[in-house]
Amino acid sequence: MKKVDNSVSIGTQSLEQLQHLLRQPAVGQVFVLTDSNTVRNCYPLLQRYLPDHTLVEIPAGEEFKTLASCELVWNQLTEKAADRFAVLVNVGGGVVTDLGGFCAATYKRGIRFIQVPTTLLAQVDASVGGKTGIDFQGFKNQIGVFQEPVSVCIDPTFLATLDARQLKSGYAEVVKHWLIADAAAFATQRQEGVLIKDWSPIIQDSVATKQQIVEADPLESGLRKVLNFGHTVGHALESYLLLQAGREILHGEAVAAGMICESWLSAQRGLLSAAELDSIETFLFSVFEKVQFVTMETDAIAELALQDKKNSGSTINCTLLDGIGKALYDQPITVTEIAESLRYYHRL
Ligand SMILES: NC(=O)c1ccc[n+]([C@@H]2O[C@H](COP(=O)([O-])OP(=O)(O)OC[C@H]3O[C@@H](n4cnc5c(N)ncnc54)[C@H](O)[C@@H]3O)[C@@H](O)[C@H]2O)c1
Ligand SMILES: O=C(O)C(=O)C[C@@H](O)[C@H](O)[C@H](O)COP(=O)(O)O
Ligand SMILES: [Zn+2]
Repeated sequence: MKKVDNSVSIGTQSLEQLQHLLRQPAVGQVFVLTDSNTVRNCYPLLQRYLPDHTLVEIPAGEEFKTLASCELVWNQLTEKAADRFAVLVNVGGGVVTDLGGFCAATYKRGIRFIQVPTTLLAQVDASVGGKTGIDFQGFKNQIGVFQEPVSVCIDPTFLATLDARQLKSGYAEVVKHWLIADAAAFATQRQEGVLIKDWSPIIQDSVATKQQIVEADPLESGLRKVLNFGHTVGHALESYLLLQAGREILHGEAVAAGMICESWLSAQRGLLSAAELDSIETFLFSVFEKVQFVTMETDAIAELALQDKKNSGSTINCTLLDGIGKALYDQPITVTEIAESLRYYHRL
């Protein structure tokens, strides 16, 4: 198994680590942020490790990863006169860890925060690496800052209450880590699919892969962009469907579709063989349902990639695969090519 650095603790002992951290003399008031699901499913498992604290709750779901939810958090911190010794503990999926991290990083120009991720997606990806933020005007993570938490405490026990659809969504980011950095894992571990009983080794390997890349390029000026494989098209799809009531999809579902489109673009450029493209598609379609849209929508979806954070001016810089297990960042692609890749996906 790959090694993770000690800012991240994985396993049932991670909540004891949380308790230890919160007992340090420099810790002032403690605030615990949950959403309306994790307050029921996760907070009770955590309570005995927590000192006196203020509980803050936001509504669950991507549609609440907004400035209004931040205001709710900042209001509570302000009403309780939280000072710079306060610590915010974010208990939830990627929405809570992204939004809570952003609120903490900006309140009084920054208080410390600890991530307690409770979805597979947040345990293998969102809680690690210091990207925090919220959606704005329908665009994903449009407002945010890079800020590392004090610690990430990952207890896979939380996954027991997660439904299969959410589990699969997180699995998409695991597969992304294999496709960009670990061909051997893609070849062997995919046999198990999502029927895995013990997620700990998968979480550990994913976190280690991500940490290694983030350590080399924490602010995403170069190499870190490989972690965005599948997201140029994925975020465009997710943003497009997020604004249409009843058609919203989960982040991992969008990324899975995006990885197929971006693998096709890689194959179009001769970077991926037809056999490799086929193995990626076959595997992803064995786990994920096809995302539904009509061909008439492809241009409008593709246009949204013009807001991608990896772009320079009007050039869309995509991450493509250079064979399975290796990625190339800053590969210029056009809106037309993105629309073509969506039409390819639609035909599959
Ligand atoms: N910062 C990063 O590097 C990074 C990486 C990947 C994704 N993200 C972001 O993460 C978000 C997606 O995260 P997510 O998939 O965790 O979504 P989420 O936070 O919306 O959680 C999914 C659902 O599961 C519920 N839930 C959470 N833990 C649970 C548990 N243990 N049992 C039962 N229900 C539980 C939540 O209340 C929610 O309804 C997106 O906004 C995405 O942009 C960020
Ligand atoms: O950590 C990263 O870097 C990633 O790109 C991980 C992604 O899985 C994640 O969805 C991230 O939030 C996307 O960031 P963005 O900069 O494209 O908004
Ligand atoms: Zn992602």
